[in-house]
Amino acid sequence: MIEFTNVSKSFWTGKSRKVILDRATFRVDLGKSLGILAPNGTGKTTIINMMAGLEKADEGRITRTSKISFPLGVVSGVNMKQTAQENARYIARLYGLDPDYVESFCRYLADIKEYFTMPVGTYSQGMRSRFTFALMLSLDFDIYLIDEGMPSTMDAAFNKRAGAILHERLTTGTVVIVSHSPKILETYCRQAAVLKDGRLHMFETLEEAKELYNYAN
Ligand SMILES: Nc1ncnc2c1ncn2[C@@H]1O[C@H](COP(=O)(O)OP(=O)(O)OP(=O)(O)O)[C@@H](O)[C@H]1O
Repeated sequence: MIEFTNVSKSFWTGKSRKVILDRATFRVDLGKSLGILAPNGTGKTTIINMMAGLEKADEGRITRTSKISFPLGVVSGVNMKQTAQENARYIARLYGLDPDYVESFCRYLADIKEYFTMPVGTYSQGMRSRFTFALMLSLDFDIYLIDEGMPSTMDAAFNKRAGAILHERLTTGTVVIVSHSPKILETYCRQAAVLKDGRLHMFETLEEAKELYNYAN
């Protein structure tokens, strides 16, 4: 479960204050995947980062009681000086999982051959994203945080392998997706919200959320 209670967040731009959340209260329960609709530049990444624990609220309380992913597609917690093997084993221990399992899962899925035992800093961008994506899928979270749709790599074989596992994780787990486009939310979200003027308006269905979103934008 993720719960925001009277959470406020804003940024000072040097000229004015950009309000992202204004005393927002809402919760995401396990089994009730949530899509948040918000236009670009209004705070989607900031909210996802707050859910992930990467960004603090200015005021209010954020309660997180489940195993919550880092935002999907984000290279987070990976040490560039260490090899994929070292990173996989380290992160497995951090999450209380079997390092042998996480290592072999990542080896299979990322399929970066001998680079698996070379420092991540030497990888191409595609290799790096295949590895971090594989790592994330190996961790089996309760709640997956997705910033603006699915990450895509150019490697068709990887997308095919990872896509099937991702789909399985997202349909059995709980997902929070923030997006400017209702289309992206359709596949996985049971309920939807609209971010407007710092408030999160929750709806039971995506259809209802779309009405407010289309009306407001
Ligand atoms: N550290 C910061 N300092 C100042 N302003 C910031 C900071 N981080 C974000 N912002 C501003 O807050 C607003 C929301 O940013 P955020 O990245 O969360 O929005 P977004 O909806 O994800 O944007 P996009 O759709 O363009 O990716 C933007 O106007 C951004 O410039």
